[in-house]
Amino acid sequence: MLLDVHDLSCARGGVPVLEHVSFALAAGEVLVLRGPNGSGKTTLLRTIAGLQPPLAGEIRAAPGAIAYAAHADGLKATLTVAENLAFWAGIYGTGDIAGALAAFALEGLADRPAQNLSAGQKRRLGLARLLVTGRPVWALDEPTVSLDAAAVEMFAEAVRTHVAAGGAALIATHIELGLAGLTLDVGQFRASAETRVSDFDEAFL
Ligand SMILES: Nc1ncnc2c1ncn2[C@@H]1O[C@H](COP(=O)(O)OP(=O)(O)OP(=O)(O)O)[C@@H](O)[C@H]1O
Repeated sequence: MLLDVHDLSCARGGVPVLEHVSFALAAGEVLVLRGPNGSGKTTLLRTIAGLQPPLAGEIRAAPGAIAYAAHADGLKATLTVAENLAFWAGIYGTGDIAGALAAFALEGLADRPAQNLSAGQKRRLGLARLLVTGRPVWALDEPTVSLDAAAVEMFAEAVRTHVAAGGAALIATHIELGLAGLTLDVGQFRASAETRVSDFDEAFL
């Protein structure tokens, strides 16, 4: 298993959101997280990504296995598209950015500062960053926001290529991505208590 989540409970703002979540993700698998607004998909992904501690339960994954892409693209505004990817490739110790540029049709934008990209182009660059992490488990929160139909398909193809190469993906989304895989509705894990149980301060995460 690349990721094994066992009896996990997690909170947001100290208030329990989900409890007793268990699932596993093996190489080659895609798991789509579903659930209405506010049901806890982001909270679950943040906990799995290590941005906040679980209330209970276990998350088993190899150290450095998970690449997390949040709502924000996390781009360096004054660096160009190519410089952004090279920066992250350097952080993660991978080399080649050409494959990432090609996967999201960014070659023609390689020399443009990230701050001058459109919203969808920024999102494509944020997703291209996943390819230079070299990490096997992608944990993605609403990855297709701002993407047009062609870019959604680019993204889906990048996920297919990633899992075909032995990776795995956990994706919170409200849209149909056309990916073969399983679906997990987080609504079934809604926490029974809604009173504050933790003082963990997530303000700066
Ligand atoms: N910073 C925060 N502090 C306190 N509560 C929060 C915070 N962020 C989110 N929440 C609450 O936590 C609950 C779960 O939110 P979460 O973002 O995990 O849901 P979601 O399923 O990802 O929703 P969406 O589909 O709208 O993205 C919601 O009730 C939300 O209002």
